[in-house]
Amino acid sequence: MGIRGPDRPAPPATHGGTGRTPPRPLANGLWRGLRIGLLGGSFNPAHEGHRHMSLMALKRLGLDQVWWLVSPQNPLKPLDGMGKLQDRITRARAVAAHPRIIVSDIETRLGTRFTVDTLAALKTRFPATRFVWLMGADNLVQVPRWRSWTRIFTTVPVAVFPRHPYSTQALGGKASRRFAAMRVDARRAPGLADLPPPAWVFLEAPLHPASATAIRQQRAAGTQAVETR
Ligand SMILES: Nc1ncnc2c1ncn2[C@@H]1O[C@H](COP(=O)(O)OP(=O)(O)OP(=O)(O)O)[C@@H](O)[C@H]1O
Ligand SMILES: O=C(O)c1ccc[n+]([C@@H]2O[C@H](COP(=O)([O-])O)[C@@H](O)[C@H]2O)c1
Repeated sequence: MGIRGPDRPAPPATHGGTGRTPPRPLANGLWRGLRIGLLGGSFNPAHEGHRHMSLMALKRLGLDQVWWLVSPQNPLKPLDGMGKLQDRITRARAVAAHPRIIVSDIETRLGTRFTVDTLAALKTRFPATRFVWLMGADNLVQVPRWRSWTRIFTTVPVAVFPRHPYSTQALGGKASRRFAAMRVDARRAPGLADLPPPAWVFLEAPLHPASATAIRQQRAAGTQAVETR
């Protein structure tokens, strides 16, 4: 369907000033040591909140790229009301509009629906890449309902971004308590990608109010919604 994902991660646009080992090219065209944030989502539709947290992730976690993994279908969300994958990807590309934010249909091509499976497949496919799972505080609240959720935390480092009104609930929730000893101080966020999992950080970052639910509700109400900003 004309959609290509990050089969071969591109070299980083910049990698100065972090004091860490920079990625280096391998003979097969891949790169060793690329640090890539994975933002899984329905993107139904993509909005400025996704872009905001991705830019924050690039900067605060010292990442080379962020991949938006546009989910074919969130296993916990109803089919009803889910936009077509192609439409969600097209919109995501328009919203992302950044050379280091890569919109991908790789879950469709891998045939994975559950995050734990996606991460396992990505690690197999890109053994030299350092992945970090990115999510908003709302997803830290509900992650204990995901398949084999503790394995997600033991597979890759995780970065959680504040989101109103979920942050307090998330920090007192099951996942936060379960991995309390592995929570890393936000000052160590630039090194998160290099830490062995489980390791996770809650980033103090400016909030962004955008929500796909609100956009869908505005669309349904036929209002002149300001959808992305
Ligand atoms: N404004 C935001 N602030 C912080 N995180 C966000 C924001 N919007 C989305 N996210 C995070 O981005 C990821 C993908 O989100 P998703 O595509 O489900 O958007 P959403 O706005 O949460 O959608 P919906 O309202 O349909 O649940 C999730 O981890 C979510 O927590
Ligand atoms: O693996 C699971 O059981 C699971 C359950 C719910 C959601 N997820 C993933 O969580 C990510 C965020 O989903 P969403 O719909 O909240 O944007 C997306 O990558 C989903 O595939 C994963």
